[in-house]
Amino acid sequence: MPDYALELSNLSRHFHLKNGAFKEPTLLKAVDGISLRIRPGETLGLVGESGCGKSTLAKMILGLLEPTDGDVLINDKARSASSRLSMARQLQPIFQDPYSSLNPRKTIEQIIRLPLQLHKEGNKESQKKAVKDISDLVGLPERLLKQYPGQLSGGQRQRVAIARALILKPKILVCDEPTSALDVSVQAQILNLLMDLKKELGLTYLFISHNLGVVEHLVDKVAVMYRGKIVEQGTRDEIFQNAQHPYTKALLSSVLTPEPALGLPEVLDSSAWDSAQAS
Ligand SMILES: Nc1ncnc2c1ncn2[C@@H]1O[C@H](COP(=O)(O)OP(=O)(O)OP(=O)(O)O)[C@@H](O)[C@H]1O
Repeated sequence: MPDYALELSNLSRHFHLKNGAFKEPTLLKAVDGISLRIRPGETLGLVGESGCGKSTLAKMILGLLEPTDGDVLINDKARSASSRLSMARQLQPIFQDPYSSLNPRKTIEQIIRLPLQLHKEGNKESQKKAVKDISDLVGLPERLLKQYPGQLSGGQRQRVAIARALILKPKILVCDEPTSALDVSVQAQILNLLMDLKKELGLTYLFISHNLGVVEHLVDKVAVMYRGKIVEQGTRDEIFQNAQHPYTKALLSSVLTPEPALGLPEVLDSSAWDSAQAS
């Protein structure tokens, strides 16, 4: 077993923002020298307000964005040293918005099956059986497999996204705000499902959220991100019962408001991930 399922070493991503034709571009340090380690089977919650750089970090882990500096190691190996296909078997994402992350013109069965086709795994019959098995595991009734995403509820769509992420049997999931687009009652069901799957399949999670309350019952450890840096990290108890950094304390008491100066972040969705795997 590797020492670390996921390791980020001094990871940075800077953007040069143009300020009109005659001014020098400004440098935005969206992610600035982040180091994190997650052991196999652990859940790390990465928490920070909107615009602090969480999705930029997730994109670098997934290989959708090149770091300006630093390394991403998956199962102790540099991700740049492995092919995209072999990486996709070890690590998969679950994205924020199940409304936009599923192709509306494909049936649920086609959507869940796609990674097996991209990876040329098995024949049509074995792929269909794998889709049925994983659908059972995530609580998707078989009758939904012939339907289209538009015919499903938000919670059902997120179960589809989870099934698609798990079909290649990866051990690491990067969950980027996986419940924030769902109704509160459905959020709890999906969080419970993720925790059940973790136990059953021995998964490792990086769980990204702007909401400390969401991660409280899920995580073993927490890293708090502010303006591209980790300002505090520790076990769940250390962070929730004895936070040291003023920003963590402020997050815990929910007194922060979004910072308009940081601009509008992009929503991370699955289309770039699907095409990256296919390339
Ligand atoms: N391609 C890009 N070009 C320029 N700036 C970018 C780019 N992508 C992100 N940024 C900026 O980097 C900062 C961090 O954005 P990011 O999307 O990572 O934040 P976030 O913490 O994920 O926010 P949210 O929780 O709202 O999704 C923001 O100021 C954003 O505007």
